[in-house]
Amino acid sequence: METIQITTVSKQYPVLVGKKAIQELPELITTEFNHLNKILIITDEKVAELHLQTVKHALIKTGKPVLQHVVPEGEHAKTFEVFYECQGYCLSQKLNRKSLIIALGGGAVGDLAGFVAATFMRGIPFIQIPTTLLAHDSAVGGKVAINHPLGKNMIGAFHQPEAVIYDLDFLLTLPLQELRSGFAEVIKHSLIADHDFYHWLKSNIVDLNEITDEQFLTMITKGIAIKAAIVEEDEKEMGIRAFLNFGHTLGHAVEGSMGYGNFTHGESILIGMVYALKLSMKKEGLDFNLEEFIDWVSQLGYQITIPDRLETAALLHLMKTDKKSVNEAATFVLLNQVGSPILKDIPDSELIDEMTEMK
Ligand SMILES: O=C(O)C(=O)C[C@@H](O)[C@H](O)[C@H](O)COP(=O)(O)O
Repeated sequence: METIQITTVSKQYPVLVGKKAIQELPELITTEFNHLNKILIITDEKVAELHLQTVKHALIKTGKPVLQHVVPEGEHAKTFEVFYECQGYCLSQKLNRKSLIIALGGGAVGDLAGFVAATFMRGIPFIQIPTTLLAHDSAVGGKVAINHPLGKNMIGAFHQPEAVIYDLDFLLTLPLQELRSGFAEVIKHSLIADHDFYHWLKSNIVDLNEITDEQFLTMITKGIAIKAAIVEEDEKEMGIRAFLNFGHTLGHAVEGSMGYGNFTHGESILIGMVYALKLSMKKEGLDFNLEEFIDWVSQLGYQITIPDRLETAALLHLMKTDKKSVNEAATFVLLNQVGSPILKDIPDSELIDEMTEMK
């Protein structure tokens, strides 16, 4: 079992990563949260089928009453309606400030349940139990949110979890498309922070169906350590935390415009990363073998072109209304070297030209 300690201004908490990590949950609750009166597990339909019983079984040892609330799968959970329904459930079941929420699922459930915890009675504690590779990113760092039709994650908060328990056995049931989604965030972490890790990934991960337990452990702990270092320095995204948005400016625009659920988060940000790499080569002189990168990710099954049916003008508008963009121009995370990101405003004309090339 690996333990990574996260220390932010607002909270210190452990991230436990390993096979059977879920068995650590009862002890964590009885030692740190023995005053709790109730535990609510928020999970989605699919994860409830696969892993809810395992988690409930582990919680028996705590002797605490355990409730469950099941929400729709994926980004369909991150709507105002589902959020409001969760708040109603918490009120009707008389949760209060001595209650704990557990987010059991992928990034979407973590974002939703975390936002419910951040806002219910002005904030109650929550624990993240990620069940996807993608959530190695989203479960750590305290960004919690729901979507608005006008933009992804536009309504949210910074609310750190009390702990993250990452049981690698939960990853065994992941479909290939989900693995692909999560692996894109692993690639992102390597590109923004660690040249050697990027080369390790490129030489070792050539088939997403063949990742060994040891490789999962390496890439998840490295990814989390990279994220932890950034979040510890800049919890509320006043500066360098925005680097974690590499590939997300176009990526979020593609994901939202395709209709949530049609194209996964990771598949969308992979397209956004190719775009940001091209811009980085043109504008920052990034020395990068893009052809080799494209061959590698295509072999892993990623699409690298912007879907034809998406209009350039609509994508441009979404990029300019991204949270990072505070001026007229769209703000991008670019690389001047692998492992060395910067923020840059890019004029519309250059963004349009590059999108046209990538169609
Ligand atoms: O934690 C962060 O900070 C990130 O930016 C992580 C992203 O990878 C995350 O997936 C998310 O999409 C954040 O986007 P944001 O636009 O809501 O900041």
